[in-house]
Amino acid sequence: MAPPTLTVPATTTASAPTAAPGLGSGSSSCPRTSFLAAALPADTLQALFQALVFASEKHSTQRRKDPEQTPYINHPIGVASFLVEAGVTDAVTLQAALLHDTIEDTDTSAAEIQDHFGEAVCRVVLECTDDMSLPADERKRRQVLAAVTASSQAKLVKLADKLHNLQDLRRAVPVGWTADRVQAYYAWAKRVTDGCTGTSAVLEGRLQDLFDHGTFTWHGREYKCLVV
Ligand SMILES: Nc1nc2c(ncn2[C@@H]2O[C@H](COP(=O)(O)OP(=O)(O)O)[C@@H](OP(=O)(O)OP(=O)(O)O)[C@H]2O)c(=O)[nH]1
Repeated sequence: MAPPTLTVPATTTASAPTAAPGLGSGSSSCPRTSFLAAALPADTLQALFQALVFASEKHSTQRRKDPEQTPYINHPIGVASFLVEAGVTDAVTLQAALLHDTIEDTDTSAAEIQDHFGEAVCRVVLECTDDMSLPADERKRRQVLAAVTASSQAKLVKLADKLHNLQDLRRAVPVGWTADRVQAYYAWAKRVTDGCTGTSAVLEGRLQDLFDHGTFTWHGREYKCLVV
């Protein structure tokens, strides 16, 4: 039997691609198939896979905070996937999306990112990196401030990062979080992403839809997002 043919569309589309069987739908935190569905140039795809291999090795022992403890790498993949769906083809932005938590959450240094992926990617990753020596409240305050003056590449990653975390909250609330804490995350994510507006109509529209209509389930009861 002849091998299946991989059809690549001629143009990048802002609409969500259909997930392959077993990879889940848009409401899941599972890796999606947009890297294959989007018409990215071969050199961009190669750059993306380099970043994906690096990030997957760095995050290999980490899990998300949801009850299923899904693999942490699902998050950076989801962030990059949302950017591709929004029509972003810039290799620096997409690599930075895949790498955005490596310095913050693993033993990766900025020098390592610079050596492997260059100065431009390293700069965007650093713009998306919290100083983990600070208390959580201060880190959150700084994220709100930093979003306003961030580069457009970092703003795109920040929009997709918050979109993925908010969408993931609809799927499952992290272990130990109360309903109030979920509401507080929605409210804080709104403040951060308000600083990133004018960067991607697709991502901003998807975020606004969550702020307007977002729901989550906590201890068997459905709650509405209270962000106004
Ligand atoms: N929704 C959700 N979030 C999870 C999950 N597992 C880990 N997280 C991470 O938890 C962070 C939010 O937790 P908080 O308690 O509010 O923040 P903190 O750890 O920095 O104090 C998010 O990071 P962030 O600061 O918003 O961004 P980033 O670290 O992803 O860049 C998110 O990435 C999960 O299962 N669901």
